Order: sequence, then structure tokens, then C-alpha cells
Amino acid sequence: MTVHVTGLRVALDGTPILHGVDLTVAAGEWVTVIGPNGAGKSTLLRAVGGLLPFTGTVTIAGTELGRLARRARARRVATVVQSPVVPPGMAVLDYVLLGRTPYIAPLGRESAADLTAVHDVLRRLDLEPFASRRLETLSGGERQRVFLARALAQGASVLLLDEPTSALDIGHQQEVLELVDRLRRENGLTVLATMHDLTTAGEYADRLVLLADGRVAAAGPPADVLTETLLAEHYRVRVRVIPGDHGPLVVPVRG
Ligand SMILES: Nc1ncnc2c1ncn2[C@@H]1O[C@H](COP(=O)(O)OP(=O)(O)OP(=O)(O)O)[C@@H](O)[C@H]1O
Repeated sequence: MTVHVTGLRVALDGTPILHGVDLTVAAGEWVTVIGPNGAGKSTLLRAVGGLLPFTGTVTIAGTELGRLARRARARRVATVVQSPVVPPGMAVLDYVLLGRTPYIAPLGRESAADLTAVHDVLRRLDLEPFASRRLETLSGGERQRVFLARALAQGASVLLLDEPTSALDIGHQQEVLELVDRLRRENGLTVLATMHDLTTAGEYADRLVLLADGRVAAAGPPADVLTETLLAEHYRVRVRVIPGDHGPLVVPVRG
């Protein structure tokens, strides 16, 4: 499903944060938003996920976000925010099952298909041994995988990922990103993510969007955005950009 964002403006508590962002993610494409702290990356993702009021237009497969009822929207778009609120005492299995809410009738019970979907995603994310554990007893990285599991269990065609691997060791980082990429290739999942690790961002995305002070400063294939000049200008850092097998490798160097 194509995501089309036009003239997106967001103000938080009266402070303008996004100043007219245009962005398209084609169906089955992976776009990652990069940019320095405070640039507005999370705000952008939350607005596209319908979690924040905004002006401008966001359409999902041609339908304006605001025209979709909550359940219909949840079947199309799943968002993993940076610090989800966790109901106290909830077991991993029950939390991931919440991802199936858009398919369960109000006051109804989950079906066998819902449970199969949940177990499938727990298996894919190495989370089966944690199924009955309370969420608050998990490590930060284990919990981050559970948040992703809930979003995947939602079965939406568009996945919004805000810093999905920030708490993961490099092994799990690669595993999680490869899984998302496989779902994208096999099921046509559309991915809009934010990431701080520029090399990883470039390795997995078809296109990068560099956000700075609430505006798009550059957009295009990773090699066009991950340049020493653009990164020096927007991150105030000296980097060396080295050609890699799956995109440029960005190495910070002492100035
Ligand atoms: N309620 C608020 N009132 C005013 N400004 C806010 C409010 N909430 C967030 N902001 C500001 O909005 C800006 C964008 O925040 P956002 O979290 O979207 O940035 P980000 O690019 O995701 O940053 P990071 O890389 O640090 O996660 C920040 O400068 C933040 O301080």
C-alpha cells in the first residue's frame, strides 16, 4: 500500500515541529528517515500512524487517514513507537495478542487463526521461550522484539518503525531487520522507519529521507543522501563514507 504525505505540519503544545513535509513510500518500498536529534523523525512517524493531530494530507493506498475508522486503519497501518506504554503484569503472549484486536469482534474472543498468527510471529522473533513471562521482567532488547511482534501480529500492510533496533545487540539487530525485509519482499509490506545508525539505515532502505529542523533536507537513494558534505552540514560531524556491498559505510572520524 502506498503512503503519500503532502504538506504535513505538526505543532506540539503550540510549538511548530514539522513545517510542511512531503514524502511518498511506494507499495513494497522501504524508506528510512534519518536526521539529528530533535529533527522531528518520531513526530513524523506518529503523525503518519494517526497518533497525532496534523494538517496536510496523509493517504494510505489512496484513502485519507482521517477517513479510516480506527479498526480499518489498524488493519492497514501498524506502528512501533519508541517507548510503548506497557500494561502492568501483562504476559508477552497476551501483549502480542493485542495486535489482533482489529480482527476480533468487540467483546469477542480470539480465534484459532489469531493464536496461530501470534505463535508464528513469536517463533520468527525468537520469543517463544518468553511467551508466559511478564513484560516488565524482560531485558530492553527482548522487550523491543515483543513490541515489533505485536505490530507484525497486526498483519497490516504498512509498518511504521521508530528506532526499531536501538536496544538490540548486533545479532538481533540484523535478525529483526532481515525479517522485516523478508516480509517486505514476500508479502509486499511497505516500511517507513527512523534510524540513527546511518550505515544500517542505508543498507536496508531503498531510499533515505534526511530530516532537519522539521523539513526534508535531502531525499533519494542511500548513496545520494549519505555524503560527507550533507552529513557534515546537518550532523556537524566529520565522517568518512566508504563504498560497501549493500550501501555506503559511514564512519565517524575525530575532527
Ligand atoms: N510537547 C512538546 N512541546 C514542544 N516541543 C516538543 C514537544 N514534544 C516534543 N517536542 C520537540 O519536538 C522536536 C522533535 O521531536 P522528535 O521526537 O520528533 O525528534 P526526533 O527527530 O525523533 O529526535 P530523536 O532523534 O532525539 O529521537 C524536539 O525538539 C522536541 O523537543
